[in-house]
Amino acid sequence: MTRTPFIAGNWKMNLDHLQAIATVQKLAWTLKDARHDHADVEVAVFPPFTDLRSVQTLISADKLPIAFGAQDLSQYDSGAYTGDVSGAFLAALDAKYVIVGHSERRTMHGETDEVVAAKTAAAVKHGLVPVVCVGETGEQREQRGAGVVPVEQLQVVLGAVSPAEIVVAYEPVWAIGSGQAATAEQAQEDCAALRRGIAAAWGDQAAADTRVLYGGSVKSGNIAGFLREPDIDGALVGGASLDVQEFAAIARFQQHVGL
Ligand SMILES: O=C[C@H](O)COP(=O)(O)O
Repeated sequence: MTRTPFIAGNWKMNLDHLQAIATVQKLAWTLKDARHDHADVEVAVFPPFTDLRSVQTLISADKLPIAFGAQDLSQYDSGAYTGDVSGAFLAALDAKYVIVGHSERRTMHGETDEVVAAKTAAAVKHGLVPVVCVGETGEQREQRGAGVVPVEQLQVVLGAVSPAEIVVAYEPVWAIGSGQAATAEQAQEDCAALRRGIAAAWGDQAAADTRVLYGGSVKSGNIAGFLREPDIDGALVGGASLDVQEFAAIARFQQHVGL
C-alpha cells in the first residue's frame, strides 16, 4: 500500500464556528484554484469542538475534498466526565480523525502515555483514525539519543492497542510554535526510528502502511525538505494552518519538491 501524503491543520484553540466556516470555504476555493489534486494529498483540519458541527455540515453539503477531525477525545464512551467528549459523539459527526497525546495536552493536562494509549484505543473502537503525537525535548534528545523518548511513548500505545489504522506525528517539543523547526535530517532520523518501532510492535506491513508525520514550525518554505525524506509522509501544522494561503501552499508541497 502506498502512503498518501497527509497535510493536517491543527487549529488548536483558535477560530470560532463562524470563522471556521469562512476558513474552510476559503481553503476549499484556494486548493481548487491551484488545481490541488486531492487524490495525491489528503488535507484535513482539526478545529475546536464547538466548530465541528458547522465544519461537518459545510464539507458534506458542498462535498469538499477536505477531511476533519477533533483535537482530543475522552478515553470513556459516556458518563460523568464533565467537559469531556466521547469518540462516539465524534463518530456521529462523521469526523474521520482525532488527535491524541499532543504535547500541549501531555504537559498542560497531565496526560500520561497510559492515558494516551486509552484514548487511542477509544478512537479505534469508535472507527476514528487516531493521530498519535509523540516527541521529545531537546534535552532528552541530547541525553538519550534521537528517537528514544518518542519511540518509548509510542511503544506504550502500540502495546495497548490492537493493530489498526493510525497516523503517528513526531513533534519535537522545542520546535512547536517556536519558529525553529527540526532539520529534515533530524526529523527523518526520529520518524525512521518510529517506523522501526511500529515494525517491532505491529509487524513490517503495519510499519509500511502507517503514515508518520512531522510537526513543529512547518511552513510553505520548509515543507518540501521534510517530504523529500523517505519516512516522513506529511505534516501536522499548527500556526501556519490558520493562514489559508500558507496552509494551501503547504498542501501543494509537490510543486516545491517537483514530484
Ligand atoms: O499540532 C501542531 C503542532 O503542535 C505544531 O505547531 P506549530 O506548527 O505552530 O509549530
